Amino acid sequence: MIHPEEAERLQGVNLYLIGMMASGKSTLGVELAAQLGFQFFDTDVLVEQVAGCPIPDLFAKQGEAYFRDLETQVLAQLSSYTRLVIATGGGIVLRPQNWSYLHHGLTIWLDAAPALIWQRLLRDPDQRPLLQTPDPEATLHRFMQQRQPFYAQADVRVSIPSEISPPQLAEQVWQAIRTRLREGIPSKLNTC
Ligand SMILES: Nc1ncnc2c1ncn2[C@@H]1O[C@H](COP(=O)(O)OP(=O)(O)OP(=O)(O)O)[C@@H](O)[C@H]1O
Ligand SMILES: O=C(O)C1=C[C@@H](O)[C@@H](O)[C@H](O)C1
Ligand SMILES: [Mg+2]
Repeated sequence: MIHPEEAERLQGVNLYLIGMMASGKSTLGVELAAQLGFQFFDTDVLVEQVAGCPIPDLFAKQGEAYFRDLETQVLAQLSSYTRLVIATGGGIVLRPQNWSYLHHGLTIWLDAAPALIWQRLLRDPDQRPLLQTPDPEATLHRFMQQRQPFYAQADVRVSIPSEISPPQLAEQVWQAIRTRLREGIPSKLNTC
């Protein structure tokens, strides 16, 4: 568990969880927010609330560009608050404009192994509209390659080679954040 005094090291700066679909952002986000005493938000859930329909329907009816516009609007609004843990959609890193919001906080890349992601997606095949292709595994690998340089812009990277419980992952992520804070991120945190 993260001690409340430890959490104050963040000075209220938001944590943005980024990474591929099914890397575990939404699952970890709930755990991390509870331990830090921060509020949790999920951009995918907020987009669904704004649109009034599930993401697969939104993609089918309005197209990806419309979804991306709503995603940017939701991210912009969240970024004006503090003390949040935010699980983002897997493709949020693609728009340069989104980085102007992500850079308000600390970005954490959940770098889950491709095999782990694929196993998880097999359990839940209909939820990811971008993988409704003749060869979804090949599509997934292509996305991973294309997006890797964008995820790599994160302040903190946590490798996830195999299944790990959310509390254990939260501990690992917190240690990685502490290490990064010790190195100093002056533009985001007061140093005096
Ligand atoms: N640490 C974990 N231990 C066990 N199962 C997990 C863990 N993290 C995620 N999962 C499972 O993997 C699946 C995907 O997780 P999750 O929805 O958190 O990923 P995500 O990164 O938010 O994906 P998306 O980008 O599509 O929103 C879910 O079925 C979830 O229950
Ligand atoms: O990887 C992606 O581009 C996506 C991931 C999901 O979280 C959703 O945001 C949506 O299905 C698109
Ligand atoms: Mg999610």
